[in-house]
Amino acid sequence: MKFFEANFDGLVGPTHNYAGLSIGNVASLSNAKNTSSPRQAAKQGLSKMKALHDLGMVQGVLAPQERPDVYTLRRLGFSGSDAQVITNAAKQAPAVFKAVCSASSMWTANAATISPSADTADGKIHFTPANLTNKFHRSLEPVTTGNILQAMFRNQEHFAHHTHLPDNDHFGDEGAANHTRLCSAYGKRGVELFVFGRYAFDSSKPAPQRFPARHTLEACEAVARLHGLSDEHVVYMQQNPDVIDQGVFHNDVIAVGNQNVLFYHQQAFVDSQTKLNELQRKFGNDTELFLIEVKDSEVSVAEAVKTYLFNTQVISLPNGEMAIIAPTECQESATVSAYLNELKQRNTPIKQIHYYDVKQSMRNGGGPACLRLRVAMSEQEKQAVNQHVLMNDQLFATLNQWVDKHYRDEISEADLADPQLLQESRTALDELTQILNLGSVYPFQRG
Ligand SMILES: NCCC[C@H](NC(=O)CCC(=O)O)C(=O)O
Repeated sequence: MKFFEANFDGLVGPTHNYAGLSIGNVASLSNAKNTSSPRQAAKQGLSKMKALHDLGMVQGVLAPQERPDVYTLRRLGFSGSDAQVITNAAKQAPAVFKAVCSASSMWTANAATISPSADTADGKIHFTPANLTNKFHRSLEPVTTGNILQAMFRNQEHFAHHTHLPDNDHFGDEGAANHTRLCSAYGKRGVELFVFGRYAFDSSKPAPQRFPARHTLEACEAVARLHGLSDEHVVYMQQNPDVIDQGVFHNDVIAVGNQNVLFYHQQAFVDSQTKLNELQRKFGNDTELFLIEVKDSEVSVAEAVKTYLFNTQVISLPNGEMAIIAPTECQESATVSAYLNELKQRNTPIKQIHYYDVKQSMRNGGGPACLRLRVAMSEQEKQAVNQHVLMNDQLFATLNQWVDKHYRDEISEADLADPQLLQESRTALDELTQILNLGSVYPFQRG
């Protein structure tokens, strides 16, 4: 049977803005208060999806969320009509208000952790939405994310959905941004590599000093249990706390893997050699495992954070070669583009580099890899997916028209307080659920 990896990219929502909400995420903080362009952002994302589709990849779309989140504002004591809730919150609690306006669900690498059927005890694909507890604006996502994933992967014979982990920093879970699956082929049992930032119940262990570690070991272990993974095929690695303090807020800012390739920075992990030996042992020797380590002397951590060299997608093309999907920031850096040009000449599976402009997302700290959720699947499992969410020429055209019809060209901080923006968003999302055949996934549709 044919197996492959599908990428489900987050469609940028109509309220895309720069609010400086993510301490520890350098780009988010440095672009705070800049004017954003939701229309351009959505189109940049759609172009990347179409480009991967045109490269012969299976590409899907993950719908954005309803914002501003007036339900959360009501829980926080604002009342009256939706317009009054928005106006009062914007005036009385501007910081809270900005957070409930974020379009952060676009970074679907944080939507959930996925284990494909070859790895799980019951032979189903398992989904656990990430609770994203560390950032208030992101902690609003998991319930609707779960609704959307269930509407995309409905078939219970093939897909198993779990509730997100308990909403507490002890079980802080950032999803697939901290999860990499290595395998000899997509349909073969793989090794699932879970990366965490800190130990929740042991303060004697290393932890960052300056910026938060969002994800805990205990969250990783819980997801591995829920998904029915075997210990012999799981590796837990701690992220180097020093790099978290340098702005590496997720592992996918410093490492990325695909099949038998792990591409990572020398400083990415604690106890790197021992853990990589464990990874090699669990991976086995039937297929060569390429551990491509980038040295400090080749690319510094600061340059990696600036260019998002590791927030690239490493994909397996239909011809068997691997390609790196990189943001144009990598091309603009003399050091990083020289490194990548040299890498494709080496004896590794990576043979192509493609650059795409996702600047609207990059300004909030989200590169190509942040924008996608990977699901390895078989042809049969693909048939069980809601076919309306899969990219093709028609859907690309329809979604571009939908963006043109509903999205604003620009959003500044003051625009967020316009109650009309909520109406525009709801109208857009209602239409989108019809295009993608999702049913009623949003609170405003559920009454
Ligand atoms: N995987 C990339 C995630 C980026 C995301 N940025 C944000 O939420 C920034 C939003 C803002 O500042 O407006 C985050 O930090 O979780």
